[in-house]
Amino acid sequence: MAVYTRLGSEDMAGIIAAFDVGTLVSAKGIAEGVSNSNWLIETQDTNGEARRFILTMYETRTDISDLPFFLGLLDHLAAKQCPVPRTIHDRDGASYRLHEGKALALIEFLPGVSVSEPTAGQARAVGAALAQVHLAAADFPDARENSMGLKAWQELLGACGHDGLESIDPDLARLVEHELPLIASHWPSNLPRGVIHADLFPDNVLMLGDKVTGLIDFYFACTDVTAYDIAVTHAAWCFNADGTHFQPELSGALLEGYEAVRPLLPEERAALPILARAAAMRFLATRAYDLMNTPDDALVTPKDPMAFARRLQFYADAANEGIFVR
Ligand SMILES: Nc1ncnc2c1ncn2[C@@H]1O[C@H](COP(=O)(O)OP(=O)(O)OP(=O)(O)O)[C@@H](O)[C@H]1O
Ligand SMILES: N[C@@H](CCO)C(=O)O
Repeated sequence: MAVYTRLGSEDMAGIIAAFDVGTLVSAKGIAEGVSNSNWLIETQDTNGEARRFILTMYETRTDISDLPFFLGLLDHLAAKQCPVPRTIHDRDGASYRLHEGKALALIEFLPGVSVSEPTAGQARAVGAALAQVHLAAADFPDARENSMGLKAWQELLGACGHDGLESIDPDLARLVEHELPLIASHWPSNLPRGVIHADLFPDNVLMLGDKVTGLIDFYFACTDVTAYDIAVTHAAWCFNADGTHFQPELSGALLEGYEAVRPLLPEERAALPILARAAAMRFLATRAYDLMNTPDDALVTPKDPMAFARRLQFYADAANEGIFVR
């Protein structure tokens, strides 16, 4: 379920008429995604050609003041041949519009599907695409603070509380209370920073075979430690879904793909073990908070924090075993 707002056909036709994309043929709500409402839009242009777009309506989780950063970043990366969708500007040149108080953007439709059991070839391609984004974003002029950084995890996990974490799993509070201060005190301050995606999970990558056709959902993109983005992607791609099995061949391929485009500095490589623990903590924190704060009758099913607690435990156990050495 990810259509939170009902748009009648007249509303939809009016919205699409604000863009120079032809006339509306169909609009279908997209089930995937949890944050925003998305529709697959088909239009017919003046030559009779069919065209496809994604219409996104930003719901409460996305701050409208961040949209110029997110949408400007897509245009910047697309102009540098990164596999990201362009934004379609309206007839007045704006990258987003307001409809009854909510922001809307029309985005290029990209082909491809999200993989659920990646192969090494796919992990390699994703690593390369991530490095391409990091290089291409180097001269993006805007910056955005990471709203999901260490301070946010501390607040979210603090709000869950010791007993709350124990109610999720008897060992979870102990793990968090051991790891969180350790991550805070070892967070590297000397590494290259830049624009990062910060949420490059398989469901945010469209692929055709081994080719990355689209990196999407840049709504956590921000300015932070570049290598942290590799750690996030590593945590998201290199385990089975519930985090019980690390997949070394995916890990090796992801790093190899990344370094074929942007070789890591020795200090970035050295920081990967702690950054991986941080990445696992980030998703553990938001998932634990959401699990404890989502009403039972909510339309979305909360994701399992333990899938990332297991990754965190794995990274903590593996800290000195060189899993990031290729
Ligand atoms: N540019 C695009 N081209 C093709 N399909 C897209 C595009 N953007 C989004 N989609 C489709 O829409 C779905 C939802 O998009 P997205 O992940 O951005 O939603 P969201 O609710 O913002 O995300 P999340 O659940 O990660 O918070 C994707 O899974 C994908 O199927
Ligand atoms: N990728 C996040 C959801 C927020 O985008 C998760 O799996 O917890």
